[in-house]
Amino acid sequence: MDMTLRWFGDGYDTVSLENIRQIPGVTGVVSTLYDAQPGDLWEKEKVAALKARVESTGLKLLGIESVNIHDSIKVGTPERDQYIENYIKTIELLGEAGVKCICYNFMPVFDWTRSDLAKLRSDGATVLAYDQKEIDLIDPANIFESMQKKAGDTLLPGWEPERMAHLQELFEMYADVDEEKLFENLKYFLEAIRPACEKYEVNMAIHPDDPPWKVFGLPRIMTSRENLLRLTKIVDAPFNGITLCTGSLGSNPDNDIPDIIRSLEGRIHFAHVRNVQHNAPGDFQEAAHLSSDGSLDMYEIMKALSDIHFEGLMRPDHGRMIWGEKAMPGYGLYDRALGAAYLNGLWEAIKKNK
Ligand SMILES: O=C(O)[C@@H](O)[C@@H](O)[C@H](O)[C@H](O)CO
Ligand SMILES: [Fe+2]
Repeated sequence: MDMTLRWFGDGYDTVSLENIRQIPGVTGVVSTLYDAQPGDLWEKEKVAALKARVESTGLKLLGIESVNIHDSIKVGTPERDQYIENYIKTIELLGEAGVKCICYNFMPVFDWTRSDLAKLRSDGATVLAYDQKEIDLIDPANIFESMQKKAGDTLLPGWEPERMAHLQELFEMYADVDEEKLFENLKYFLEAIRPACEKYEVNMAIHPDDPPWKVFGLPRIMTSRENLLRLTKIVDAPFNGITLCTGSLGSNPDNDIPDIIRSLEGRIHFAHVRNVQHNAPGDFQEAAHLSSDGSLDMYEIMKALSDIHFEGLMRPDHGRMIWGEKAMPGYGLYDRALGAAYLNGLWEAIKKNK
């Protein structure tokens, strides 16, 4: 298992590679070309520059999070083939550069969604939070504005302003897309990229939907054990894998995370390990990684990953904002560093007591 941290790149991330390098047990980062738009063909030189920058600090570029998927591919419009062609070429140049894991998601229109990006806790820290009652009061046309206002001058992953400027059109694109259609389009995409992934040994790791249920009436499919298993079957090949995000799936208390992990042996290429606190149905908030700070049993989750001989990439996912840090919501240095150390501690104890 390689413990990593997500890094958004110079000029986008408030956290430096040099600081990440000093977190014990973190060997690399998962990063991205944060100015690339979904559907873009990535440039070889930019990938090489990113890799060189990361490696200049003694860290490794171990994965990309994310090469985002153009809405035409998710909706299944005729234009999708051009964007799939660009994706294939991007897979090839990443594979040639030695990057062997790509995280992506198939959520329509929005990436992860929250009603609050800085909910105050009794310990004075702030966290991301989601309350369906608040989301139901938001006009979807204004969700980007409200998210971005709370995010200050950081750019939220998956919420590209260029795309959000066409929100009405995006909603219209998905008007006839239901869960079945989304699965069909995902299968079409995976079949098309399979040769490149297998030739360049690049694993695809789809991220679950966050939260794992319909938002603003838009279908979501990466939501449960059943649907994740279905994903592994629609193109039944090892490259077609999963980013097992414990916080995304875990925000639905019906999802038994250790059981989901054990049902996906060999298909989890990337693990986002974070805790979440269930307040009520459809109402959750994020937490420190420590089990007792939230509702998930992080020991049982790490034990399940060890039991399936998980050897992929791992990262602490969203953390609290603590010690007065100012950073992209969920992506501060301090609480993710605490998370990485905690997860490595659990992993060491589990491995030594096998
Ligand atoms: O847990 C989460 O929601 C995050 O990890 C996402 O921002 C994730 O990185 C993206 O959806 C992946 O494409
Ligand atoms: Fe995640």
